[in-house]
Amino acid sequence: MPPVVKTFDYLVIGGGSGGLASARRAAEFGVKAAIIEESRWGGTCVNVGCVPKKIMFNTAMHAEFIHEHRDYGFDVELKRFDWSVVKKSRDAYIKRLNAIYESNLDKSKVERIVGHATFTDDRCVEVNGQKYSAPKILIATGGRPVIPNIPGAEHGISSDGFFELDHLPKKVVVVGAGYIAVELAGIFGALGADTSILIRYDQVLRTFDSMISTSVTNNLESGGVKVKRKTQISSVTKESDGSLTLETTTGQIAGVTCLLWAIGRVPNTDNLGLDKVGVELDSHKNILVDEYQNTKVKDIYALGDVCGKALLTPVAIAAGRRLAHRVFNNESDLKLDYTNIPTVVFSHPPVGTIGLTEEEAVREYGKEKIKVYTTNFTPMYYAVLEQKGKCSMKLVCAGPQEKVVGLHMVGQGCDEMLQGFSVAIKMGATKAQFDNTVAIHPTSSEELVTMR
Ligand SMILES: Cc1cc2nc3c(=O)[nH]c(=O)nc-3n(C[C@H](O)[C@H](O)[C@H](O)COP(=O)(O)OP(=O)(O)OC[C@H]3O[C@@H](n4cnc5c(N)ncnc54)[C@H](O)[C@@H]3O)c2cc1C
Ligand SMILES: NC(=O)C1=CN([C@@H]2O[C@H](COP(=O)(O)OP(=O)(O)OC[C@H]3O[C@@H](n4cnc5c(N)ncnc54)[C@H](OP(=O)(O)O)[C@@H]3O)[C@@H](O)[C@H]2O)C=CC1
Ligand SMILES: N[C@@H](CCC(=O)N[C@@H](CSSC[C@H](NC(=O)CC[C@H](N)C(=O)O)C(=O)NCC(=O)O)C(=O)NCC(=O)O)C(=O)O
Repeated sequence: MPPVVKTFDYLVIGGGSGGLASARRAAEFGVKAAIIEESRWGGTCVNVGCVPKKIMFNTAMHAEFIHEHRDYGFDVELKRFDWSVVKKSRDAYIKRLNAIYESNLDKSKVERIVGHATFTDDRCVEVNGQKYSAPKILIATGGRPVIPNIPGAEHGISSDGFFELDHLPKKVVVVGAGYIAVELAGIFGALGADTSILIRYDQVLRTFDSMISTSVTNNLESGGVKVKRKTQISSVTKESDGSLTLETTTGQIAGVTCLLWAIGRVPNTDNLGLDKVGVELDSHKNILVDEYQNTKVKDIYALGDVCGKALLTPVAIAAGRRLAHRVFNNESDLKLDYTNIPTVVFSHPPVGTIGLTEEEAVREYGKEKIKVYTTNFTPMYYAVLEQKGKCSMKLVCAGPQEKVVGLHMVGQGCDEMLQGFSVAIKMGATKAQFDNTVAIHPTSSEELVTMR
């Protein structure tokens, strides 16, 4: 007969990036930890996020390179692309990762509990009728995609459904203007689907530096994706042939074979029994935490997407590990600094960005204290190609020292370029220190240390 309540030192709800990282780091400190997961180990990133997305981004990159082979002298023609080939190997890779995550937990001696967790009135957590308790509890339940409340919306899929597709759809409409819409529209477009992206305003990625929003919107169009501006869907009808007809504010779109909603995500804070323990939410149902990931309830913590701030895997991991150090290793001041978080949008070509946009810097420091350096060039990769690509970069510098407070770039290779520069910016580097670094030639990144 199982004990009435099974006890641990640390109980983690959610086996995604943040929960896994925190539980395993806590176990390194000799803590008896358990982690509860209702779905697949690894969470959003591994199963329906970064990992399968990056594989599809790489797939799309192959398509682009094939088109460019001819100008480099290779007699190669893209005859056929079989989506199901990469889907099969992608799924197999993710299954392997799920198993690796399970065995990593076992090796770390973190107990795995499978099922849906809810808090009970007596500050326990119940899973499949069994109660668990711990003096310290972490909520890392992540989020899920939003589907709008309009007639016929259920005929569309979300990013989760994207990863279930077993073939490349012919005519795709992606709705949204953020990371996911841009990335998935870019993948569909590069792989040859007739792709449209429907946006509410004039540009995608509106919260990014204006140079980025302008370039990415233009790049989508020059890559063959139709950007339908100021357009919102009012209803969706499924026709007898299975295709969808969309009524929009700028006209009807018929014959759609895949409608994908990418209009944001909501936190998984329902059905958790948070009201039973008094954990408070903000108006968007994100868990309210302080800078140390403390909720309003003592010894109950929350981090990652469920808190609604910087929805990125490395952020969840870093917050989870720091929390484990603080709570279980007496590093009482350790917390994640949420400023200067580098981020990449895997558009075609990709975006790399860190720090303040030009607009934010002007607001924060005043226009007269800001100096902006920009460059726009044709990377050497395109020298012999008929169809040229561009790379744009911007350094936003503040004060008399010209401290680099923002770096924004879009172009081939910018995804891999950012991490190193983000170390310099995190350390407070100035423009003079950038310039004092000898360039690497011929690379796109050398432009960042030679801007005038
Ligand atoms: C399409 C897509 C692409 C992305 N690409 C990137 C990228 O390239 N780079 C990047 O940094 N980030 C990316 N992200 C974001 C990244 O996936 C998330 O920021 C990250 O996974 C958040 O980690 P988390 O631990 O907070 O939550 P999650 O990884 O979502 O984990 C939460 C886990 O909790 C479980 N759970 C929820 N409720 C309960 C419950 N009551 N009981 C038990 N278990 C529960 C869920 O099943 C889930 O496994 C992407 C996201 C998406 C959707
Ligand atoms: N490469 C990476 O690191 C990735 C990270 N992620 C993370 O996941 C998060 C969630 O991604 P995503 O779902 O794209 O969310 P985002 O919040 O990034 O973007 C959603 C966008 O959709 C638009 N939108 C909102 N409501 C509607 C509506 N009703 N109709 C039409 N458009 C609407 C808004 O843009 P507007 O106001 O301009 O209309 C909004 O900014 C990201 O913010 C990011 O943190 C996700 C994918 C990749
Ligand atoms: N940077 C490499 C990453 C390779 C990588 O990390 N692969 C992972 C799968 S991807 S992804 C899953 C994602 N990992 C990461 O984000 C990488 C974490 C970085 N190395 C770190 O330690 O911080 C995550 O959610 N992590 C939570 C956690 O690990 O606690 C893997 O093979 N893991 C097997 C293993 O670990 O044995 C790349 O992009 O190729």
